[in-house]
Amino acid sequence: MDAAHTAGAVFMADVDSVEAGIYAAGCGADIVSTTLAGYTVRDLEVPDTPDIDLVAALVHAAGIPVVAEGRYTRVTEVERAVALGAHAVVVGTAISDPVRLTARFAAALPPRQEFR
Ligand SMILES: CC(=O)N[C@H](C=O)[C@@H](O)[C@H](O)[C@H](O)COP(=O)(O)O
Repeated sequence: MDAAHTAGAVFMADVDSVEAGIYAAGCGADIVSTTLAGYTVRDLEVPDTPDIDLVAALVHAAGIPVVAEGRYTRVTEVERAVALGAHAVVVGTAISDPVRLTARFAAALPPRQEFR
């Protein structure tokens, strides 16, 4: 990692907990991201919403820039993460998956009615 740093590389650690973020920072990571939050506990369903509490905890504990990542779908979630100190927010599926994008709009419509 030292050699890569010297050559100009930047390391971002994908973590699922504040403990993992602190550990990654201690190992020399330059940035920590909440990418894995919600995906690592066996038999637990992945939540629908982002782990914004983890962003806040990492901002206080990790001592390196924190990227908020994973299940950000609403502007208000992005605003909250930034207000809590996130350095950046990754919005993936919400803007890159046309099926889910369409489903969100379709869900806002009343049940389809026959017109004949
Ligand atoms: C768990 C994992 O490895 N997630 C991957 C990370 O590289 C990607 O599949 C996600 O799309 C990315 O994290 C952004 O999240 P979201 O697509 O929910 O906005």
